[in-house]
Amino acid sequence: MAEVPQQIPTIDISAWVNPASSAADKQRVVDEVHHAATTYGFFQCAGHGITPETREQIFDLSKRFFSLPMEERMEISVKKSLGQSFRGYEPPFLQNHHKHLLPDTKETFVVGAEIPADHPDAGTFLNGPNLWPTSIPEDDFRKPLISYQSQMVTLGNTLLKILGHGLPKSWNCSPDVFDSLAENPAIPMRMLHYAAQPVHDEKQFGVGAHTDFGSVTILLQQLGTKGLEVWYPPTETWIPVPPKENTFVINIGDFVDRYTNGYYRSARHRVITTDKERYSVAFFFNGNMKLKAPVLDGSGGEVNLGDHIRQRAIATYGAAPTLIESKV
Ligand SMILES: O=C(O)CCC(=O)C(=O)O
Ligand SMILES: [Fe+2]
Repeated sequence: MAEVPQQIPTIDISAWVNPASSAADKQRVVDEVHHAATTYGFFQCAGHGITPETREQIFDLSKRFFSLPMEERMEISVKKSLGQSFRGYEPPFLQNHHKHLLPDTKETFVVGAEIPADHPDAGTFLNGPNLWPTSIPEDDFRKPLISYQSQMVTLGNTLLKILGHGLPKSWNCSPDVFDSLAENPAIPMRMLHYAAQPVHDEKQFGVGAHTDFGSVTILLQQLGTKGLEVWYPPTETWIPVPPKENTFVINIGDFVDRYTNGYYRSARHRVITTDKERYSVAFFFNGNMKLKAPVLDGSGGEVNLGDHIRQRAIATYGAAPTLIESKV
């Protein structure tokens, strides 16, 4: 039996981004990310270039949003977003990953790429204008969030480049193979708030066990909280993924898992409830929803990102009476 890992690896990617780094230092980053992505599907990422002030600010914004009166949050409910764009506030107990569990306790504010209402794609799945709370000035909320979003896109691109360089040479694909996936990507970002759950119910999770749908997820966790755990199949154990100063949790999503025929692992994870409230921000770099491409190892078959994401969303929201069910 394999040894039970106590934690997932921490990888400093700064050598990859620094133009002055040696080829050997860059290769070390590729190797470490390759090991984490093939073994755990998860790692803690340091050296990403996003400042501690930005990280703090995002939590301040999140706390400000979730402190708005429920009535005001519901004014920008996801149900009011254009067509299937899926933006705005989602109250707790909406998403259910397993029929035998209660729905997730999390509440969410979803921000995506800004697609104006008169854009030809507006209202199609995940495309459309964001919804913003009217009582918080734009400079204090919308602008810093959009700035954070663009930093997340840059980091997502960097991670896909590193992952592209880590693919087996025998596949004969270019290290830039993920460039078309990264083009014009769907990028739903979920600001998450988990209320304290003083009474433990074994059927209740912050987020029930699931895999992420897209390509790469970049998660910011509030320091001093706990809850996130990742499943490690060789030992059949849940590894806790505690928040770490100045790191983001990175995980591979289902699409990259399928695209690489399981080479990079999309690992199951969950958020357990605790008696303390918790904030986190999950940035889902889903990718180019129009991408259709052959599976990279040449084993045959094709992947279609848009179809894949839509099916996964229906599967997990289908149990609750939500817009996905009514609009798709
Ligand atoms: O809040 C977290 O730590 C993780 C959330 C998550 O896994 C998700 O939203 O997909
Ligand atoms: Fe997740």
